[in-house]
Amino acid sequence: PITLALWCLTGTNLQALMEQVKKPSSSAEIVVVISNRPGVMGLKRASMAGIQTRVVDHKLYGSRAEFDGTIDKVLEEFGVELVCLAGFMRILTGPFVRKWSGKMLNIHPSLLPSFKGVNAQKQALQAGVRVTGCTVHFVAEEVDAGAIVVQEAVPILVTDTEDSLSERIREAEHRAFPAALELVGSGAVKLRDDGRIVWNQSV
Ligand SMILES: N[C@@H]1O[C@H](COP(=O)(O)O)[C@@H](O)[C@H]1O
Repeated sequence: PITLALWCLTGTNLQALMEQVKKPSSSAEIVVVISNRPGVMGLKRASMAGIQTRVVDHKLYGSRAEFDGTIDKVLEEFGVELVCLAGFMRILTGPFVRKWSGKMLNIHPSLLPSFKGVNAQKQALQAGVRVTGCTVHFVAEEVDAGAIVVQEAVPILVTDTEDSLSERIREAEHRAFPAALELVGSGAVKLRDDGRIVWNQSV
C-alpha cells in the first residue's frame, strides 16, 4: 500500500481517512500523523488508533526552510509516499513543494478557484453565492492553486451561519478526501510535470 502522512488540527478529515484506509479495498496505509501544534485533537485521534505522531512546532524554527527541512526528514524517516494536508495553515517553501510535487494533497473548504485563502466559508456567505463546497487538490507553490482532483458541491441555505455552513462542507470533505486519496493512491490520477492532471483510465 502507499504510505501516507497526514497533517492535522482537529482531525475530522484524519478520522475520515483513518476509516478509509481500514477498508480492504484501500490502496493506502497511514504511517505517521504530524502537526505543528502540540496537543491538537488530531494527534490524540492518531495515538488512540495506534498511529505514530510527530509535532514539528514552527515556533521553534528560525526560518520556513528550517521548518520544512525538519518536516522533510520526518517524511523520509517514515518512507512516506503521499502527504495529505487538512488544516495546515502555513505556506510551504518552493523547494519543499517542488520535491513533493504530485505527492502532496490539500483540502480546501470551497469550490476552487473561488474563495481562496482563509475563511473560505465566510467569503462564500458574504458573496451571496447559493452553492459552495470543498476541493481536494495537489499542492502547488501558489496557495490553493494546484491541480484539482476531487470537488463536492453543497448548497448554501438562507438560514446558514458560518458554523452551519462549515459543518455541511466538512461532511462533504469527509467523502471527498478519501475519494481523492484512492484516486491518487491507486495511480488512477497523476500530476504531470507541467502541473496538469493525468487520468489513467485503465486503473
Ligand atoms: N483546510 C481546512 O481545515 C479544516 C481541517 O479540519 P479537520 O480535518 O482538522 O477537522 C478543513 O475544513 C479544511 O478544509
